[in-house]
Amino acid sequence: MKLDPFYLIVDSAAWIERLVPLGVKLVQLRIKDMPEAALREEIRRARTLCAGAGCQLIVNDYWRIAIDEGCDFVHLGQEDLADADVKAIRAAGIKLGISTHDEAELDTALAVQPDYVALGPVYPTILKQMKWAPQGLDRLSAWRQEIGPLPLVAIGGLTVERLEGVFAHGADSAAVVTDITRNPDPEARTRAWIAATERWRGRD
Ligand SMILES: Cc1ncc(COP(=O)(O)OP(=O)(O)O)c(N)n1
Ligand SMILES: Cc1nc(C(=O)O)sc1CCOP(=O)(O)O
Ligand SMILES: [Mg+2]
Repeated sequence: MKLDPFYLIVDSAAWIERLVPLGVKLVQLRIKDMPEAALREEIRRARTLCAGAGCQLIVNDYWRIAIDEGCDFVHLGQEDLADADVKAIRAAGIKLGISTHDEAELDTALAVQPDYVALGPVYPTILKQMKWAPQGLDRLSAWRQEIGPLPLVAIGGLTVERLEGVFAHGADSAAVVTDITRNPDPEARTRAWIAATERWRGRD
């Protein structure tokens, strides 16, 4: 399986409606603290929008709703994974990406045979408080060595200017939140990400 090199992460279907039509091919819906009925509605809307645009939707955290709503890709962190029924996720034909931050977490992730592994935070992030110091680019190279051909996602503090470095150190895809959603012109920044990742798109 290949991931698009530009992995957008947003917190609403409205962001998907706004940015995916610009040519985004991989998007994660990462919603925190929303009542279940509204959450289901957001996931359903995201699924419809992505299906219409030929964009791969990845649902963060809510694997049960992803199964119910017929989604085909989820992302789980280590705590999410500890509570998840991986057999049920797999039985539903859903692909699975897992967050990792250290060697022990990488072992845990690899044990469930994920469809990708994410390593973060590569650079400092302002999105959420993290207990890990920035990993740096050499850590990405180490993950590349350890996981072989499994897709590797870099996340945390990524910007257009930092893309060259993460791909040169073994990432297959670069995940981003604030460089786009907190940019004064998110549409222009999305176009800049699409253009800047073109070199790595469709590469073997
Ligand atoms: C691509 C990607 N990588 C890492 C994360 C973080 O997942 P997690 O550790 O479960 O934290 P939350 O995002 O749920 O706060 C991610 N969402 N996506
Ligand atoms: C949600 C998330 N998870 C991370 C991890 O390291 O697991 S870093 C991160 C935040 C990414 O946002 P930004 O692109 O704004 O830094
Ligand atoms: Mg999570």
